[in-house]
Amino acid sequence: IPPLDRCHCNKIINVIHFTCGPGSGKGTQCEKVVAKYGFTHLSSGDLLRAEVSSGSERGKQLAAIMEKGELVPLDTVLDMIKEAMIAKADTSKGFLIDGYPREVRQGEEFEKKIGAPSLLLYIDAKAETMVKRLMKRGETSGRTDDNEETIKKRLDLYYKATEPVIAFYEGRGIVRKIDSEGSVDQVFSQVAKAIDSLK
Ligand SMILES: Nc1nc2c(ncn2[C@@H]2O[C@H](COP(=O)(O)OP(=O)(O)OP(=O)(O)O)[C@@H](O)[C@H]2O)c(=O)[nH]1
Ligand SMILES: Nc1ccn([C@@H]2O[C@H](COP(=O)(O)OP(=O)(O)O)[C@@H](O)[C@H]2O)c(=O)n1
Ligand SMILES: [Mg+2]
Repeated sequence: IPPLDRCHCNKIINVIHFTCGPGSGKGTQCEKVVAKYGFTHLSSGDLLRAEVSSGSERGKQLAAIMEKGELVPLDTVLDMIKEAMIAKADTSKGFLIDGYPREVRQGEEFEKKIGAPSLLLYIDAKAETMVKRLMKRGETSGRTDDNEETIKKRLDLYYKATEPVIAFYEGRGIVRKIDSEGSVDQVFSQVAKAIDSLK
C-alpha cells in the first residue's frame, strides 16, 4: 500500500474512533451516524471478516485468531483500514472507524501512519449488558465468536487492552463518553451531540 501522502492527509478530516466493549452497540450506532452525517463507516471487525470470507490464506490465519477472541496482528488491521481510507479519501466527509484502536499501540501506529483522530466515542456499557446482548445476537448472527467462551475472552481482553486506550485519549481531551443503558435512539442522541460539538 502506498503511504498516505500529504494530499490525502489534508482530505482526511473528522477521523472518529469508536472504541467500546464487544456488544456495546457500536455497529448499531454507526449505521445511524452514516444515515445522518454521511460519514464513511469502517468497521475493523467487518474488514477482517471480509478477508476471512474471501477464503484467502491470510483469512484462514485471521479466522483462527478471531475465533479465540484474541487480537490479530496490528499491521494487518491497520493496513486494511488505511487501504479502505485511501480508496475513499477524495470523496469522504469523514471517517468513522469502528472497533479501533483496540490497544494503545494500535492508536499510536494509526497516528504515525494516518493521522490524529478528532474524536473518540466511547459507549460505556456494563459487562452484564454486553454479555446479554451478545448472547442474544449469537442466536442469529452466525458469528463464530458469539459464544459464551469467546465472549468471556473478548471481554477480558477489552478490560485489559482496550480500556487503557480511553485513558490515553482522555489526556488529550477528545473522549466523549456515552451511556449505553437507554434505547438505541437515546444512545444516538448522545452520539449526535458529541459529533455536532466538532463543528
Ligand atoms: N437495548 C439495547 N440494545 C442494543 C442497543 N444497541 C445495540 N443493541 C443490541 O445489542 C446487540 C449488539 O449490538 P452491535 O451493534 O452488534 O454491537 P457491537 O458493539 O457492534 O458489537 P461487536 O460487533 O461485537 O463489536 C445487537 O443485537 C443489538 O440489537 C441499545 O442501545 N439498546
Ligand atoms: N482492531 C481490531 C478489531 C477486531 N479485531 C478482531 O476481530 C474480532 C471481532 O471484532 P469486532 O469489532 O467485530 O467485535 P467485538 O470483539 O468488538 O465484539 C475481535 O475479537 C478481534 O479478534 C482485532 O484483532 N483488532
Ligand atoms: Mg460490530
